[in-house]
Amino acid sequence: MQTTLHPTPAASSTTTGPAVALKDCSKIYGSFAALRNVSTAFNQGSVTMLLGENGAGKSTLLRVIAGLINPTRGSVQVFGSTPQQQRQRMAFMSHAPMLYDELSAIENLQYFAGLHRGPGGCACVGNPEMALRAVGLDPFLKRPVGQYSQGMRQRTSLARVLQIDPQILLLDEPFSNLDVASARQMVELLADFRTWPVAGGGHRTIILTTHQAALATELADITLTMAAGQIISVESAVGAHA
Ligand SMILES: Nc1ncnc2c1ncn2[C@@H]1O[C@H](COP(=O)(O)OP(=O)(O)OP(=O)(O)O)[C@@H](O)[C@H]1O
Repeated sequence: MQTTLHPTPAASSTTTGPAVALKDCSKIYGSFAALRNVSTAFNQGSVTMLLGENGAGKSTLLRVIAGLINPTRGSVQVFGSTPQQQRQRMAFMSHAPMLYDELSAIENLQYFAGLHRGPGGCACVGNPEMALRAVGLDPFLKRPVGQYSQGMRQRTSLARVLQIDPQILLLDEPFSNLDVASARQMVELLADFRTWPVAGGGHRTIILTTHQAALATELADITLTMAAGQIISVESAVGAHA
């Protein structure tokens, strides 16, 4: 499926260099280092899988990239500027569903689209109907999402972030609580998403955390493994095109 959610091209979205670069990044809570001197880069157009045991620092790394938390030391750059300056081009899908159970899928998307505003205060809204169709859901389903299956809820969450047409998609455990068939469907949706053209040029970058590495191996170009707040291994998939 080839689609784009934005009708008009964004101004000069093509940038050279990596999509995301971290230099000596640490995140300290009290006396505990959740991230320790992490330096790495994520190429534009790449799909990276972050692996590691509970508490390894995967979510912290994603949240630092998303600009939801600031590193205690070191720097993070997104397209050469701060994550906050590039927030419009990024979407973060947390493992918590972040949906209002009593609203329908389209009402949820419309509500969150209203919250996603650019630095100038303009609503940066794609197309909620198209986003729901892209994840295989009927946009006119009236049922509240509280009555959806877990797989449908996860797809609604994905549509919620896809509707803003992100160039960088950050996903924290997108396969958790999904059965094998639903997880495979999620992988296919993400594989499809990375092929969507970007308004103004460029490629889509995906960084995801998971404990189910086998599910995402076909999708991922790079596998980063973390332990105790550090990246302990980097592996490229055979035939990676990043
Ligand atoms: N706000 C916080 N305050 C204190 N400690 C925190 C905070 N956020 C994270 N941590 C700690 O930092 C460490 C890394 O947490 P993080 O959530 O990044 O790990 P993770 O690899 O994503 O784990 P999981 O696979 O369980 O989600 C953990 O020990 C966690 O308790």
